[in-house]
Amino acid sequence: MSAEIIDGKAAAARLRARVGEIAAAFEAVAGRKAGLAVVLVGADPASSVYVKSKGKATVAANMASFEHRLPADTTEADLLALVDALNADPAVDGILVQLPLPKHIRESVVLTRIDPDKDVDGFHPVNAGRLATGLNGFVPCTPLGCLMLLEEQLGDLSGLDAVVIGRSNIVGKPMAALLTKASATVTVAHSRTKDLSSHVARADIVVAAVGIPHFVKGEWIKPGATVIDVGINRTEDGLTGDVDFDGAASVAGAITPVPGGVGPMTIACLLRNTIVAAHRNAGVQLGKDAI
Ligand SMILES: NC(=O)C1=CN([C@@H]2O[C@H](COP(=O)(O)OP(=O)(O)OC[C@H]3O[C@@H](n4cnc5c(N)ncnc54)[C@H](OP(=O)(O)O)[C@@H]3O)[C@@H](O)[C@H]2O)C=CC1
Ligand SMILES: Nc1nc(=O)c2c([nH]1)NC[C@@H]1CN(c3ccc(C(=O)N[C@@H](CCC(=O)O)C(=O)O)cc3)C=[N+]21
Repeated sequence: MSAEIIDGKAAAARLRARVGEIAAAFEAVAGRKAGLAVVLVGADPASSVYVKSKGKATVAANMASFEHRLPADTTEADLLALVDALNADPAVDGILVQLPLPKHIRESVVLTRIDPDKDVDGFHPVNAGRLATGLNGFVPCTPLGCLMLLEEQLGDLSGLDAVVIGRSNIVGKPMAALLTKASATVTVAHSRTKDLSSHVARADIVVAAVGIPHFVKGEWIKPGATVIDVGINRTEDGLTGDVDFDGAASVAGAITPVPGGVGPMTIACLLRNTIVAAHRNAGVQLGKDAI
């Protein structure tokens, strides 16, 4: 093993502490806490755990957490009514509807109902459009966390060759947009990509967001490259990423582990987006580089 292990847990703890300080200052000025509402439909065990840990992290960062747990047979109309109520609630700065939703509810209808200025997940098409066109908006937490880890590791990314494997709306596409904005040269690979390994072999930065355990092989990686493993796969051997960690760690310059890499940054970035939303919604100034 030669690669440096990127400590996402430590980076996330630093970001959460910084958000906590800013949230305390916000409360003193605004006379209320910044608030995050998290909505869970159904009782999927993994989702339940995430929602609980988001709530704990929110309170630990001096913000108010509003948890809404709805039964699995909740109708789309009832969920939309809750989103409308949260959109109208001045104590709520950020709204997160935990995915996946039960099959009888259309995700795109629900996500599009969230007020874009409370959309701390950055999933609303308005925020996707803002990111694509360089306007201020909310960036999805997972790719934002990946970018923060990359910039902390490498500094300026301009001119670096990056391959993003995966083109989902919540990870791959916004990741590619962020890397493009950071002046990397970006290739987006997906299930129809021909000769994926040849693309990966050229990359200084590899972001794997595929959803297949150990999918990216160590032999594909360019020596010294930085590897960001977004994958969260629950297997018989426990939680594993989308990268063959042992193989990649013997050639990469730096790599994120799973667990302890991108996952903790996702939650820290959610808190970051929420405190930014609170300042905007309350009309309180936040320094440009405050966070
Ligand atoms: N750490 C965190 O905070 C988070 C982790 N995740 C994890 O990240 C991973 C990706 O999530 P998500 O983006 O939502 O997943 P999706 O299933 O939405 O997207 C997967 C992408 O991988 C591509 N893909 C599938 N098979 C191949 C293949 N054989 N070769 C190349 N590309 C392929 C798909 O291509 P195509 O478009 O052609 O189908 C698709 O674009 C999952 O493991 C998920 O659990 C997700 C969110 C947050
Ligand atoms: N509206 C919405 N927004 C999301 O951001 C969202 C979602 N729905 N649905 C599910 C995915 C997944 N996701 C993760 C968050 C944290 C960890 C995380 O903290 N992982 C820990 C391990 C936790 C464990 O042991 O399970 C780690 O990687 O170290 C993982 C995955 C957010 N998602």
